Amino acid sequence: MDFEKVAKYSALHPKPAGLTLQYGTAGFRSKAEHLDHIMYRMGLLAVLRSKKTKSTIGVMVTASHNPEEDNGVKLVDPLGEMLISAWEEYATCLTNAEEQEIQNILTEICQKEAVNLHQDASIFIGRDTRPSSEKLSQSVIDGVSSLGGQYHDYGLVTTPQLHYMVCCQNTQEHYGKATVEGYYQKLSKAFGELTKQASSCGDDQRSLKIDCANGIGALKLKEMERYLPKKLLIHVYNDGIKEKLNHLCGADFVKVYQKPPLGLEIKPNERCCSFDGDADRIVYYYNDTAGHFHLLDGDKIATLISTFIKELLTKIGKTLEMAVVQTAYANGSSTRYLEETMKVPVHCTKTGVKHLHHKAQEFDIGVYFEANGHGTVLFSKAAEEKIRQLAKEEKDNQKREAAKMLENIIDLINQTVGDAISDMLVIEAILALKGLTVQQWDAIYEDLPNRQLKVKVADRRVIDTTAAETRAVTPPGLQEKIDELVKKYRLSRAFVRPSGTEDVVRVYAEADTQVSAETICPYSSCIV
Ligand SMILES: CC(=O)N[C@H]1[C@@H](OP(=O)(O)O)O[C@H](CO)[C@@H](O)[C@@H]1O
Ligand SMILES: [Mg+2]
Repeated sequence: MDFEKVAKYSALHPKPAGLTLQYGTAGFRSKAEHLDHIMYRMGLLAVLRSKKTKSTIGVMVTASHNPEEDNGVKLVDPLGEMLISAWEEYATCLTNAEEQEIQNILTEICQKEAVNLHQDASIFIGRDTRPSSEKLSQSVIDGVSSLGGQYHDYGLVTTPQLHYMVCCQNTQEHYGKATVEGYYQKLSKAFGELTKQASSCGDDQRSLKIDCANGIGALKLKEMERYLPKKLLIHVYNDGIKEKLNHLCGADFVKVYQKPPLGLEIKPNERCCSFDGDADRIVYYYNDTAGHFHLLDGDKIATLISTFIKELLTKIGKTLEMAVVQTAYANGSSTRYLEETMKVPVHCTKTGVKHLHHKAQEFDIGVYFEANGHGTVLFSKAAEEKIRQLAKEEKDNQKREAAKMLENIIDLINQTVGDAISDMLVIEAILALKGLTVQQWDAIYEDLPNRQLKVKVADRRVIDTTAAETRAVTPPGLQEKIDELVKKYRLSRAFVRPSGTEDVVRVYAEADTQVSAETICPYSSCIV
């Protein structure tokens, strides 16, 4: 390691005194002006991770749905997954170190992980549209270069595009071409094939209004449009030309406030969706003729996709084990519907995509979605091979066609991570094939009324949880109080947990009526 170079460059990316940050649910996030040294150091760490795994590693500069003034960074592991937890700790340690300690920490990581320093390192870098992102990604490049790593700067890309390209590169392009164009081509082809059998429908049914949160999703959708078959008429809103990123719009805003975004006029029954700031989340919605807003969140998406896949599995007559993975934020109605009506096993993990992703990997087909709209479908290698073989060789026409549809779903879904563009295309294809309107999709089950709150407390770490974050173990007495309160309402459930991305405690409650859910929710926050 050329420590002289590292020391020289570290001094150009100084750490603000007294600042400590943690690699949280989605990497580091903070005000953009606090992040320069972190970007540099994540460049260094990415080089070590690349040498350790002998693979290309991704570095994405984004703070997703956070305000425009914030920024963040996360590392992408070889198959496009989130960074493994042991290295999250190294990331935290390296980030919080004083400048003169950097050399020791890097050496320690190399020793612990038996990193071969002679191994080449390759890093893929991407960034979102925040004004601060370009300079910050330059700092990542400084980090990579000062440890002698090679890099490819993809510039402006969605988070899932970067994950996708890392996976393509490390599978010798078995997963696809490691370019943005390759991504458009693969997805558009699969979408075209999949929707071939959909009966043609009127412009109303083909139209989709998309709120892009004034972020990267707008740019990338516009680029992709020319690859997509004309069966889908997309209309992009909140494209970032006039308004601020995530301001009163985007998937997070729509989900949390349960209302439409600014900048998008909705006519009754029009199908609309919102991406978040880095286009890895999506939620759908519409206004009914009475003007009532209806949200179709990650739970409704998981239900739609798993219903469709289950029907195809029945048609091909093969026993492939499918499960749905959710978090505690999943609406109780969705879990009940999946388990009791659809007879699909449901598993609950802690919040954060990496937890859901790992659980979903245990099944032949694992559908995972956070209620906020982040999710995807994972197919095991064996399941994928079986499906592709049936699609090619099966003699029975109906079975072969069903296998082909599954094969196209495999190619259309971004298996590396939740992807708003890819999820949108999967949903649009399913709606077209099943001839479902957004209202019919919504009517599959009725959400239990719910409320989510953020509460500022002096130290959110006083709350520790268990049972996939559904129960608080500390501070003493808190869970008992919640239990007592929840008992008073029908179909009710509530929990509190410290956020992994913001300095707040999150409170969630659901019950048989909105009034009950809202009564529990502020009350629970008083207990906190
Ligand atoms: C309730 C909620 O929506 N939590 C979000 C949020 O995590 P918190 O740890 O709750 O702050 O950001 C994560 C990263 O984007 C996302 O994975 C997660 O679902
Ligand atoms: Mg995001």
